[in-house]
Amino acid sequence: MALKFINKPSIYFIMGTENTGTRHPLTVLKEALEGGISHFQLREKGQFALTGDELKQFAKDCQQLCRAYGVPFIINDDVELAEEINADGIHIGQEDEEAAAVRKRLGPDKILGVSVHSVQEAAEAVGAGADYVGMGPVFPTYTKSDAKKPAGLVGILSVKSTYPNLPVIGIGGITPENAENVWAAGAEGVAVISSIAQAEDVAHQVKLFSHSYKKGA
Ligand SMILES: Cc1ncsc1CCOP(=O)(O)O
Ligand SMILES: C=C1C=NC(C(F)(F)F)=NC1=N
Ligand SMILES: [Mg+2]
Repeated sequence: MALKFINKPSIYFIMGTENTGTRHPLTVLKEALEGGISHFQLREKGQFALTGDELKQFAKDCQQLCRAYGVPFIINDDVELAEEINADGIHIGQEDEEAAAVRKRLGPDKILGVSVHSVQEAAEAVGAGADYVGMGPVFPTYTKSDAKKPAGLVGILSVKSTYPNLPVIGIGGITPENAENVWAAGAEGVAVISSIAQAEDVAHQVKLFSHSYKKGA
């Protein structure tokens, strides 16, 4: 089911229960799927993050929705949960479990994404068998409190020029207005949390991201 590689243009929605304000997260996810997101990542963080059986049930509910739309369901950080519910993939950061060890645990058919901030880290991710790398924050973001300073587009440009075949996902402060810069830098996808999760009309907002990708960008 999972599309092993990230096909351009990927609208990669990322969300946790803390990102949808007063709206129910599953309603927001359903609307984002209706709008045509190509990938979904469950990233459950923050003071009131779900844990244990509640998190497992919520993850299963998200997974079920994604399956109905044929969209890969990826879990952030939590390798145990990803294995337990047979998610389509996992996304890990530099401070999480070693990418090579995670790839070994998941096997070759799951999607493995790694956050990187340099060509060196991208090289390590490639060596570990990553299917894509996330680079950011590209623009200022208020969603991740400990985000590094905006790397701008230079990070994407440098990784794409060194590893033209490695799918790169830009992340951090991306909106339909600035997304075309991310495409122009060569990214295969844009990862978005608040611009979609907090939109008035979620499905419409996703469509705006798709329109921001002009053929041949
Ligand atoms: C998880 C993460 N990693 C770098 S920036 C960021 C947050 C992106 O959230 P938003 O799309 O709301 O800026
Ligand atoms: C910190 C992150 C960086 N990049 C990505 C992705 F968009 F999936 F590549 N996800 C994250 N959680
Ligand atoms: Mg992490």
